[in-house]
Amino acid sequence: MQHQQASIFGTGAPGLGDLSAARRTQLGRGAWIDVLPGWLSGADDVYDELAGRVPWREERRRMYDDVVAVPRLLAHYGAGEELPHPALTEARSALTAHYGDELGEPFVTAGLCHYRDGRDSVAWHGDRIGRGDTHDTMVAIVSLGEPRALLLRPRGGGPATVRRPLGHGDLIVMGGSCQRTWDHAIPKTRADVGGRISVQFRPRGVR
Ligand SMILES: O=C(O)CCC(=O)C(=O)O
Ligand SMILES: [Fe+2]
Repeated sequence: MQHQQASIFGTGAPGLGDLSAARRTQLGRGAWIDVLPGWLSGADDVYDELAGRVPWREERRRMYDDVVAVPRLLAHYGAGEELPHPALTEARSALTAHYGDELGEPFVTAGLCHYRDGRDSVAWHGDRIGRGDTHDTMVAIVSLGEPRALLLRPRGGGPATVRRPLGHGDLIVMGGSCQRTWDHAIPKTRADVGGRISVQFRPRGVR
């Protein structure tokens, strides 16, 4: 597998950087994002093991009278389930140690998405199935593999107002009211990109 950044910090044993180096941007409406490029180093093997070993499934979504495939592969690890790589367990602990006081609870679950190429994507949405619809919360995303852009815009439409390219090992945390007052998306790209895996850590009851 080849990553643009592999020669910089992809190889070697996985390691986590210092979360206090994350930079916060206030988006408005009580929403913020923290970004820390290259938080997880040595991520090449983590990517390969997740791509090969996670029981990926296609998401089926009913639309009108059809069941259509949502273009990406998914896996979900709920409370008490062992995560598929020890680096993810360490990442979750480090996130809870750093953000736990502000969040008021630990990060518990992990959702994994596999974007196989530039045609895979996720449409505009907020993580509002659970408490994120009514309460401030945090969703912390570790991005592995090929770079893809995460777009954000205030809920309710309009053009994207924030664009954050996420590369191999990068961290982004969406916090405050971000899930209920802003939407986010990973758009398709015509660029010739390979696979990307996104790992989203969330507190209990946030989906
Ligand atoms: O791929 C990503 O980093 C974002 C995924 C996402 O927003 C979601 O699954 O809710
Ligand atoms: Fe999301």
